[in-house]
Amino acid sequence: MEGVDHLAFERNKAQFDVDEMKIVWAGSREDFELSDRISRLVASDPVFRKDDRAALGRKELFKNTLRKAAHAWKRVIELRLSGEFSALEPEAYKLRAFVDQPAFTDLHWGMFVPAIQGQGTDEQQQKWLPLAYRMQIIGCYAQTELGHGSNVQGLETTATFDPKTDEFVIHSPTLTSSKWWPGGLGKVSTHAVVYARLIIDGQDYGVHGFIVQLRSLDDHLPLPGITIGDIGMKFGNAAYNTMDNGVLTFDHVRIPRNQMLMRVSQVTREGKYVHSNVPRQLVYGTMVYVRQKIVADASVALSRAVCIATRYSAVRRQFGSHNGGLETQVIDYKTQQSRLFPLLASAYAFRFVGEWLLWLYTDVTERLKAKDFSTLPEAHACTAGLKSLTTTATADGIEECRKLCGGHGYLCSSGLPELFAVYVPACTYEGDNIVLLLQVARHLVKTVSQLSTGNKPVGTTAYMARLEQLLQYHSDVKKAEDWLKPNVVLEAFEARAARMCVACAQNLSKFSNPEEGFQELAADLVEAAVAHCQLIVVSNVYALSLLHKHLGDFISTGCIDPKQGSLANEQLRNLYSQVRPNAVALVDAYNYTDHYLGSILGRYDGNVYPKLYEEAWKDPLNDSIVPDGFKEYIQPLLKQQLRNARL
Ligand SMILES: CCCCCCCC/C=C\CCCCCCCCCCCCCC(=O)SCCNC(=O)CCNC(=O)[C@H](O)C(C)(C)COP(=O)(O)OP(=O)(O)OC[C@H]1O[C@@H](n2cnc3c(N)ncnc32)[C@H](O)[C@@H]1OP(=O)(O)O
Ligand SMILES: Cc1cc2nc3c(=O)[nH]c(=O)nc-3n(C[C@H](O)[C@H](O)[C@H](O)COP(=O)(O)OP(=O)(O)OC[C@H]3O[C@@H](n4cnc5c(N)ncnc54)[C@H](O)[C@@H]3O)c2cc1C
Repeated sequence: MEGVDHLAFERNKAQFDVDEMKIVWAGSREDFELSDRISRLVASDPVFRKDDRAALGRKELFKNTLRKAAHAWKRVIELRLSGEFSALEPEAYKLRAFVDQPAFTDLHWGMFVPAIQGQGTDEQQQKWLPLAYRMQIIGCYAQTELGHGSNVQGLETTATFDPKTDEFVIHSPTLTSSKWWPGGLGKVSTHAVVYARLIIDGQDYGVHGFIVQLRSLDDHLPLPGITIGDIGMKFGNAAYNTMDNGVLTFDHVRIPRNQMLMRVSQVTREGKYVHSNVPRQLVYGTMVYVRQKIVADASVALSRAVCIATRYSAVRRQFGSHNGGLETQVIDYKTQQSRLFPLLASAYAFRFVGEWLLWLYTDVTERLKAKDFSTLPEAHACTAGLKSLTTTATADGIEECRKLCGGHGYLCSSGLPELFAVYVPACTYEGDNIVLLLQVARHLVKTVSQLSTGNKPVGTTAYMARLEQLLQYHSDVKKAEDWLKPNVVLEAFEARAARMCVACAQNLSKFSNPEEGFQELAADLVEAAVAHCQLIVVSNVYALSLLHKHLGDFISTGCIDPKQGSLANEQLRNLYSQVRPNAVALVDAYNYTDHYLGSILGRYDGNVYPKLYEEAWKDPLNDSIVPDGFKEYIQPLLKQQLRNARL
């Protein structure tokens, strides 16, 4: 049977309304219609073609990215996709998503503009934002240096106030202070928000943001005192090499005083440092915003991989043929289901968690406007923790999907190698995932230690208020179906997280120096932070496979016993059987075009083999029957063998 028939058959098995599920996935009918329209628009535009990307050299690839970015911007304006001035509208975001090629525009719209919005005064916003919105200046976010990324307080670039000229002098005092990594910096950005140590009259006031012009708006040459370039090829072939991550050094570059972002703190004409009545952590606000975006994006990347692996698993057959009949679809193997279906569930779970985090972020932003900073620590912990949890699971999940597709998953035409290569730096950028989990752990330990002072835990740590009860808890699951009750799963996750946090807090208290204790127990603290973040996911959606995966934690903390663990596994197998007939329909509900998926294995029509065969012949190596280099390198070998044989 041809692949085409396999998928039609699979679609007929679905036990739910796929069109309704498309709307659930999109968020609303309106969102669905918008996504559907923009994805088709991109798919039908030859400039946005991407099947040739893997074969392009770096320079061609980069130029191709510039072309796409310019064309995308033209389309945004022509189609009036956004408001008059800004591309920070859902339509433009969707266009960017479906174009599916990282570019300098991500950092311009995703970090440069938000940094000015969040940290600039009203006056600064009025001056810079209209220029940035019209892309009359292009900006990037220059924080990380060669010597320091995670440790933001360790940055070395200096911004020294010169009261004589009312300017800051931006300088890179060491090699390690070179800005290193900022996307869009290498070849495109005309401006940057540069993070540097503020020095006034010899005193160091810590890291602050400054708007610095880097290149001439006429001929694009670096301004005097500025050395700038690309940091070189990165992991994967095309992947993130569409982006010009850059290196930048300053040799006493002068900028006007009013280019320090002054919403959080100000430097007066007289050189006086004034700190507003707001937490200094607001300087980190852009990172909180982007971490929330990265969580929202995780479900998109994971669902793409899952869509490819699910459709292909339904098309692919191996073993099990009797009397010349059909072989077994690999999706019917229980091992395939136990690896694939939890990822399918995770993609949906991350979709809903992303929505929840957007709600939380919006709520915090509203409170900040009203000068209520009380939920900032919770927002930081949730964005940091969920960024870490979802990107780790997504990067691992994409790689698992590649393995689920066997040998063909390793072909670029499967779409999976590039998806992995482009996605995996999300585990590092915007905060290394372990460093971020340690931030969550600090928040949790603080919460536990404050319980005795009567401080009521709020938000996602509210369950800690029931600590006594959670420490007594033992699951009362008696049969496999009991694990279907959301409350039963939730309680087990709460008790596990609470016990792991309390154990860490108790062990920490044995150290006379808390910081030393924190370093020593860091691995356990990270585990406790993961347990807490998984609880956040589970409290938004139901997730039994996580319990099975981390059974060791649940048994060792005494929340459940081994028998209950086996019942969870039994119930999981039942669930896999229920998902099986719906699997293809569940991934169809993502409504991805073949252009966006960029995968022969994941084609909507399932016509995998003829298209794989056709694609192979398009490889540049097949342009000639005898390869270049035959005469120089192969023929002499063959002749030598002949000579040896004659001898
Ligand atoms: C071709 C197509 C074109 C189409 C065009 C069409 C138009 C396009 C339209 C739209 C496109 C938009 C696309 C948008 C997508 C965006 C994608 C972006 C891609 C991302 C690229 C990556 C960028 C980067 O990586 S930037 C650099 C990031 N760096 C980091 O993350 C550094 C990590 N380190 C830290 O964050 C910190 O240093 C720390 C958290 C490790 C802090 O450590 P610390 O405790 O030692 O330090 P402090 O003393 O500073 O802090 C103590 C105190 O502060 C609290 N804290 C820390 N951080 C925060 C925070 N962020 N918020 C609030 N509070 C914070 C901490 O908890 C402590 O609190 P205490 O109460 O305990 O004191
Ligand atoms: C593709 C890409 C794009 C980027 N874009 C930008 C950009 O636009 N702008 C920008 O400013 N930056 C950018 N970055 C930089 C990025 O934000 C940093 O690389 C990231 O924050 C990690 O910091 P690091 O490189 O210093 O890692 P390091 O901190 O050096 O990490 C190395 C190892 O040390 C461990 N480690 C570090 N500190 C601790 C600790 N306290 N406890 C335990 N373990 C620890 C980490 O877990 C990791 O295993 C980008 C990076 C990448 C890869």
